[in-house]
Amino acid sequence: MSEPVICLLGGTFNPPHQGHIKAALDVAGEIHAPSVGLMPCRMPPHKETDGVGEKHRVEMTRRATASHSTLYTELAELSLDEPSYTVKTLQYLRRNNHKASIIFVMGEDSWLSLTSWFEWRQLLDLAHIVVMRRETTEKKVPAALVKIKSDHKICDPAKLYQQPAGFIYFAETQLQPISSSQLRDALRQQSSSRSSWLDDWLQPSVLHYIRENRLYV
Ligand SMILES: Nc1ncnc2c1ncn2[C@@H]1O[C@H](COP(=O)(O)OP(=O)(O)OP(=O)(O)O)[C@@H](O)[C@H]1O
Ligand SMILES: O=C(O)c1ccc[n+]([C@@H]2O[C@H](COP(=O)([O-])O)[C@@H](O)[C@H]2O)c1
Repeated sequence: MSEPVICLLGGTFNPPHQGHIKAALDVAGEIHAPSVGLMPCRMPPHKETDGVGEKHRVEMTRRATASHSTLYTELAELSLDEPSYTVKTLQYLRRNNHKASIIFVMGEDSWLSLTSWFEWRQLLDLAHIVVMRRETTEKKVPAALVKIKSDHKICDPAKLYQQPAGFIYFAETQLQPISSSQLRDALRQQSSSRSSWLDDWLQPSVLHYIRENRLYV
């Protein structure tokens, strides 16, 4: 019998946008993951949340994933300590899933910041990493990252299911030119000229929730 697979896209999701959704769906298709969990962090280690607490970010993520059968909202980090260090989350998941392939998905901006993550060298002992394409202004790649890339990179995603952890796969996901910060800025401006752009990038139920709760005003 094949081992279980846990595939997660961790994020602040403040708010979750179609860039997250489309990229996660692309990844699922490309690596043949049965599902991808969008996992809102309780408190991001390197970001402010502008006072938007986990309750709102989780509810928006639930709404953003609701209409996609391949996606779900993973609540594992809500019961863990703050800040939400990924190594701690993966240790927690690994305790109950010894043999599962655990796949942690991230955008290229997160990948390029990896050497600043808490105990980052342990990440590949606990999970595989799958990197999604994303435009980033960061041009410098730390030498330590170049090294782990050359030691762990695979070109065939089927390998992600042959061992529980330890590989890095660069997915050919379509670029999604959007960020939560751009959306927060646009929502604050409340400009009517941006309303169709907001509709393009935010699901109606998420936008409705933002308005109802007067978030990002
Ligand atoms: N447009 C996108 N394309 C690909 N990956 C993305 C995109 N937006 C976010 N991600 C990835 O999803 C994960 C969670 O991102 P996050 O919730 O912080 O959104 P964000 O848009 O980067 O937020 P912010 O603008 O507030 O920094 C990160 O690994 C990030 O790299
Ligand atoms: O563990 C860390 O030090 C760490 C540092 C930055 C980000 N992360 C995780 O990376 C994911 C994306 O984070 P963010 O800040 O881009 O929303 C989310 O799951 C964070 O908990 C983790």
